Amino acid sequence: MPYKLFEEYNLEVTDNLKYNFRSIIKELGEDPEREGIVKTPERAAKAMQFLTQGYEMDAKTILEEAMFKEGYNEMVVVKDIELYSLCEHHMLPFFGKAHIAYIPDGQIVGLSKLPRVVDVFARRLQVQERLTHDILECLNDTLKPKGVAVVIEAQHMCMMMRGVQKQNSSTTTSGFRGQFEKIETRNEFLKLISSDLK
Ligand SMILES: Nc1nc2c(ncn2[C@@H]2O[C@H](COP(=O)(O)OP(=O)(O)OP(=O)(O)O)[C@@H](O)[C@H]2O)c(=O)[nH]1
Ligand SMILES: [Zn+2]
Repeated sequence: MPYKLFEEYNLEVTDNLKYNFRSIIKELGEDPEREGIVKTPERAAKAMQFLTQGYEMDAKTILEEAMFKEGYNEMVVVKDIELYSLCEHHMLPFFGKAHIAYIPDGQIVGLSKLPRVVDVFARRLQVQERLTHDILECLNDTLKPKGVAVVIEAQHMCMMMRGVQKQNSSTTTSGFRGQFEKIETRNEFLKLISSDLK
């Protein structure tokens, strides 16, 4: 099951989070007993567990469940994978797109598993750089391809809603292994995804 069902929320964690969210709501100057808010601590507790469920998932296993022997040895690109993560400094969302490519070395992976791996690492407290690196290293170590590339373009709510309050800046991070360290291969990948990069 890729996402937790209602029944799967850990009761003890939900209760602890509920208690703490109630205090937060009160400290912020709201009445936690107000009709519209009385269930908010529980809703927030579940929302935060959903958004951080990646800690309990194993990306390597997800990939290994759908790896197939195949002689195809050209570049495979999956682009425009939407992602939602939480910045570890402010616990505010950052969101954007991931573009992934790999060059198989005897085995391919089910395409849907690439976005699943993105979610496993995105659904935690993260920085964009480590998110990029986590995805890259997981694919490299598990699939053992001839090369792998990850580009992430994201916007950070902590830079939009507060702090410097810049609405139009976006951050691009990238990582390359194996054949993508060669400039021609890297350029071919960047060209294939370029319509999505500003
Ligand atoms: N490198 C990196 N920085 C991030 C990411 N998400 C948020 N940040 C930054 O983390 C930094 C934390 O800096 P601090 O000075 O400790 O926090 P702050 O006073 O709230 O900073 P401001 O956002 O500038 O108000 C900020 O510059 C954020 O923009 C990320 O994914 N990668
Ligand atoms: Zn932040």
